[in-house]
Amino acid sequence: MGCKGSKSAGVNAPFVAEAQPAQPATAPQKKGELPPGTEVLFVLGGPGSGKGTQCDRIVAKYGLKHLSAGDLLRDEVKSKSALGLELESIMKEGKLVPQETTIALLRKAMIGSGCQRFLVDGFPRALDQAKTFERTVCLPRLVLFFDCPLETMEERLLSRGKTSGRSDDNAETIKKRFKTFQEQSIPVVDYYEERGKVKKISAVPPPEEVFLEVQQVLEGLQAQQAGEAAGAAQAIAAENQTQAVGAMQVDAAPDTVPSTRTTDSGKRTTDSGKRTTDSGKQTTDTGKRTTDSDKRTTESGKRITESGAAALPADDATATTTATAASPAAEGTEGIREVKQRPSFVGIEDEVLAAKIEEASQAPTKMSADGSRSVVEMPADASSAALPAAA
Ligand SMILES: Nc1ncnc2c1ncn2[C@@H]1O[C@H](COP(=O)(O)OP(=O)(O)O)[C@@H](O)[C@H]1O
Ligand SMILES: Nc1ccn([C@@H]2O[C@H](COP(=O)(O)OP(=O)(O)O)[C@@H](O)[C@H]2O)c(=O)n1
Repeated sequence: MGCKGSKSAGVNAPFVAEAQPAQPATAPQKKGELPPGTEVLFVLGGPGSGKGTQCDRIVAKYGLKHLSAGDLLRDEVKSKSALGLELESIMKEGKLVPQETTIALLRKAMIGSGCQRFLVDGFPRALDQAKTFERTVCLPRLVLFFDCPLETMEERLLSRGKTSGRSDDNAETIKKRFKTFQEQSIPVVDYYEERGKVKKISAVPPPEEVFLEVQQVLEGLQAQQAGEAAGAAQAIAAENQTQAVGAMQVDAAPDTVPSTRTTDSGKRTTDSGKRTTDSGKQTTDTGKRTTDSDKRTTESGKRITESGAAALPADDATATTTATAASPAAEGTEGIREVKQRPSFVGIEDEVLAAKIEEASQAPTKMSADGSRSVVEMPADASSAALPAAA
């Protein structure tokens, strides 16, 4: 389900809301770039735990764009490109495809969808994937983890293998996939658990029961977002009021200004003291100040909404930059507040890697032989350099 041409959900649309289809980006998207405020929910779980099954239900109920890392990789295999052949041999071995390739495919699909809110399924499967995605795309809003015993997953995969046509749904490859899952993917769950982002759901009950749990989690997220939005609106309103009262007090101030006139900083009192010698100028200054204040409030509100990062828990501080938005009108402490900004390529250590991913994710598409699908052409260095020799 795509976003292009869909009706917009509005700037303040929550990350999850009952809506179909997946909602388009609400802020202008520059060509070849992700829209501002891009948000993702990661869906993790062992092979065969039921990620895809639950994603289908989530997509049917909530307006999110579903991207399965495994499906994107299999599409590439089906294209029979040189890259596809290399991917196939890695997947048959139950190993992980190098992160540059997977992230480039995801990023390209995200940009091309025109959507802003994504359900990313089967990714990240290793710590390096998680950290690079955070640096080059965005932080996840939440991580859903479908918890399932290996024996149950094995039964499901063997059963799926009867009809899936997947070259990795066989007993031998399943064992290797489980090893990869335990050694490389479980640390990702631990990483996000330490950051308070993981919602663990038992994947053992039948799909409809598992989905009841999923809905509870997503509705909890919805409620949390509503609370955050209300809190942000309240903070803005309170700030507005402070500014308005400050402006009124300046307007109403007698020619001699008592030292206790306002709670404002000494600087503003000094300013006002200067103004009392010229009350006409004072009115003008005050009028201007009120306008500045209104403008600032709008800007602050926009910043909070657009970044989507104001709602991030404090533990995200390591991965976000904190900007101090000082009021142009009131330079006292009441005019200062902190706004978290989501980094895009900010503070990136491995710029070469980021450049590779960006380049690969913006590579031109071409139609496959049957004319039905588009194919990513990876730049030579991003594919061959990234991929180990076929096992
Ligand atoms: N809760 C469940 N109970 C029983 N079978 C399930 C459940 N969820 C998924 N399945 C089945 O298990 C297999 C693997 O599910 P799938 O969603 O493809 O897993 P994943 O995407 O995690 O590999 C599929 O055949 C699916 O129909
Ligand atoms: N982030 C990812 C996701 C999948 N993959 C590869 O794609 C295969 C299939 O992944 P999948 O998510 O479609 O399937 P499940 O193993 O979860 O059923 C994995 O076994 C990996 O070989 C990867 O390398 N990196």
